[in-house]
Amino acid sequence: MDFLAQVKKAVELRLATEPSPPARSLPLVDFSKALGEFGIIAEYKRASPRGVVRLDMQPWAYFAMLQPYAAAFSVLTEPFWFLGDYRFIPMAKPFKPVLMKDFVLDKRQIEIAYGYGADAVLIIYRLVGREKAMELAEYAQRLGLTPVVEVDNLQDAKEAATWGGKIMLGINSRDLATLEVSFHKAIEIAKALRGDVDFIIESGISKPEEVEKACMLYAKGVLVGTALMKNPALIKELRHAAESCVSRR
Ligand SMILES: O=P(O)(O)OC[C@@H](O)[C@@H](O)c1c[nH]c2ccccc12
Repeated sequence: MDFLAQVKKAVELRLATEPSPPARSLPLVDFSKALGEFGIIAEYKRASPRGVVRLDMQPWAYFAMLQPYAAAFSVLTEPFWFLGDYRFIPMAKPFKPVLMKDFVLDKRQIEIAYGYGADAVLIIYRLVGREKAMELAEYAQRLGLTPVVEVDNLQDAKEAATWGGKIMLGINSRDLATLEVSFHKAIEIAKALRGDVDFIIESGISKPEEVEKACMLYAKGVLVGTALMKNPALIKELRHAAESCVSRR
């Protein structure tokens, strides 16, 4: 079984035993607006299918350290490969708006994102296909959440760009089947999209030059996980690159 097929199975098992989500008590904010002209989304990511990223980084320490520089947080809630937890959402929320990152197959997961206090939810086009991705994105919007529709190829990006509404595209540099990263490919997709739809660029980002490139192509932001988990102080350089680009473009 490949990675995505295994993840699907694991989600089904989780859903079969998941209690109903808590009633939402946290305020809901417009995730896209929170990114401003260009924002850095810092991801709390303890592990990935490649192995442990970092376990000795407490969530509160991470959120508190990055708060002055990040526009928003992304938290992984998938427990088996990413060591995620839904409770990271309310932990991050007092600091910044929150994107819930998981492998969403079912509306119930969007209700969970909503209940725990997320402002945006990831929907992976390649995981669920066009019809389901549209349906989930629509449902998220109905609850007031921003759907971040993740794509990793030009064809899916162009298709999702026509959906309208308040969706945001997440152009993933990482191919989810092979886990290979190509920032160049993400940039090519971004160039082809320019102006049509709000988008962010995700995965494998660690350098100010990459942030600057994304910003110059009018991305709404970048999402950075591993590099910030390993070295949270890096966000100062990334933020500096973003600010100088915004002032010049
Ligand atoms: O750690 P990185 O290379 O900065 O990547 C972050 C993020 O893009 C990555 O965690 C991610 C992108 N799409 C996903 C889908 C599910 C889980 C995780 C992801």
